[in-house]
Formats: sequence, C-alpha cells, structure tokens
Amino acid sequence: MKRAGDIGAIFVLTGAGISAESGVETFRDVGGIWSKVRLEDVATPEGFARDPQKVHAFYNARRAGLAAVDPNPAHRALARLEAEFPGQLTLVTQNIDDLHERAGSKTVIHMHGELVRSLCARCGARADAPGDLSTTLACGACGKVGGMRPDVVWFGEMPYHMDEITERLISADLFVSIGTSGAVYPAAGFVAEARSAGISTLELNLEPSEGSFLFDEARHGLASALVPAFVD
Ligand SMILES: CC(C)NC(=O)[C@H](Cc1c[nH]c2ccccc12)NC(=O)[C@H](CCCC/N=C(/NCCC(=O)O)S[C@H]1O[C@H](COP(=O)(O)OP(=O)(O)OC[C@H]2O[C@@H](n3cnc4c(N)ncnc43)[C@H](O)[C@@H]2O)[C@@H](O)[C@H]1O)NC(=O)OCc1ccccc1
Repeated sequence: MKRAGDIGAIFVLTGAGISAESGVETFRDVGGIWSKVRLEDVATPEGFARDPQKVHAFYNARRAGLAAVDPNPAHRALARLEAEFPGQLTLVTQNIDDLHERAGSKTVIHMHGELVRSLCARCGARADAPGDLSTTLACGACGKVGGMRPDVVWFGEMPYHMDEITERLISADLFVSIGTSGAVYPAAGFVAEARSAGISTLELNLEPSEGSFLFDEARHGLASALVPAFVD
C-alpha cells in the first residue's frame, strides 16, 4: 500500500468523528448534540436573534469543555503527515474545536469557524473569545455592545474560505474524508466534486457516511486506528 507521502497533494476533510475519542460530542450519533438541543435554536442566525443568551450558553459550555479534552492519535497522525511532507497536505475541518492545532497541525482551514474566537456582528472584528462571551460585552474594536457572537458558521450562513478550499480540492491527487456523516453541505458535496475532477477518494469513518457509495475506497473503524495506519 502506497504511503501517504508518496501520493502527492492530499486534501483531508475532517468532521466531529475525529474528535469523538477525545471526548468531544458528535452531532448526529446516538446521544449526539442535536438529540439534546434543537439546531434551529442554537446554530442559526434566527435562533441567535430570538435568544442570544441561550446561544451563548451553548457555545460557552462547549468552549469550557475544550479544557477537559486532548488531541488523540488521529489528530497527531495528521500533524505528522503535515510535518513530514511540507506543502502536500491541505487540512480542512468542519470542527470548531482546537484539537488539530493542539496536536501540532500548523495549517488548519476551519470552514465552520472556531470556538476559541469571537466575531463582532457590528464591525466584523475577530478576537480571542473570553470564557463567558455574551451580547452584553463591548467589542474591543468598535466598542459597540450587542454584536458579540461566537466566530462559528451557522446554518444558512456561508462557510469560510470556500474559494481557497475549492481551489485546493480540485488540484489534489487524493481526497480523504475522516469522521464525518456527510449530512451537511457544502462539505458533503466535496467527494462528488473530487470525483468529477478525476481525483481518488478515500473515506475513513466509524460507519458508512451518507455519501459512502461515492468513494473509491472506504475503511470503517475508529479514527484513532485508521488515520495513523493511513499516514504511517
Ligand atoms: C442539515 C443539512 C441538510 N443542511 C445543510 O447542509 C445546510 C443547508 C444546505 C445548503 N446546501 C444544501 C444542499 C442540500 C441540502 C441542504 C443544504 N448547509 C448550510 O446551511 C451551510 C452551513 C453549514 C454549517 C453549519 N455549521 C456547523 N457547525 C458549526 C456550528 C457548530 O459546530 O455548532 S455544521 C456541523 O454539522 C456538520 C456535520 O457534522 P459531522 O462533523 O459530520 O458530525 P456528525 O455527528 O454528523 O457525524 C459524525 C460522524 O463521525 C463518525 N464517527 C463517530 N465516532 C467516530 C470515531 N471514533 N472514529 C471515526 N468516525 C467516527 C460517525 O459515524 C458519523 O458518521 C459539520 O459540518 C459540523 O460543523 N451553509 C450554506 O450552505 O450556505 C450557502 C452556501 C451555498 C453554496 C456554497 C456555499 C454556501
């Protein structure tokens, strides 16, 4: 089996499944986040307009939870791949946790934003998020109150870095999807885009994702085992 490094340009997409073994909840698995709170209430601009306190409480709790978790062998293997083959890996994550960076990955494209960052909806300024982010806090840049929100992409909002992501996707030699259910677009559409660009596609996931049939190869199991085996 070819080593990852001999494959040329690799585009990796990760989802909540890569952080599951670190103790970060996934969304759609049994007992997942969306079985406890309504997506519409906490992960949409409309939900934030309706009840910003509820949304801040949801993200402040997830942010506080980051202190209790650590990267796992899957995160570390991707950091090794980046270090061993500089310039060959594009790492795009749907995750808003900081475990890729804490595992040593230097270039991580967070297409759905970052829990550790805040965004002022008034002036667009971004900053490191305090533990107790709330709309009563004034923006450090414009000084206005009422616009502070977590720097995450909610449903109905445009994901970040889409031009760079598309450019890197269609110029890759291999597309690898790790720990994602393939339920949310535009990320769920990347495998079809890769296929139509003639790029090889590989799924590493606990179980077949919604788009599993679109992959050239699928390996099912724990990310902590599958990803190091793919890299090393
Ligand atoms: C529900 C779905 C149908 N809705 C959408 O897709 C919507 C609407 C939509 C757009 N286009 C469409 C086309 C068709 C239908 C609908 C749409 N999309 C949007 O609104 C997006 C914005 C979506 C982003 C929302 N924000 C998130 N997160 C941040 C916040 C937060 O985190 O709170 S989405 C959130 O859920 C998504 C899916 O979650 P996963 O990571 O896959 O996790 P999940 O729990 O589902 O699955 C875990 C998987 O891991 C596996 N697993 C578990 N343990 C392990 C383990 N140990 N090892 C390995 N694998 C494991 C499991 O088996 C499972 O398969 C992730 O993206 C995650 O970030 N914006 C947009 O489209 O803007 C316009 C546009 C148009 C054109 C081009 C660009 C833009």
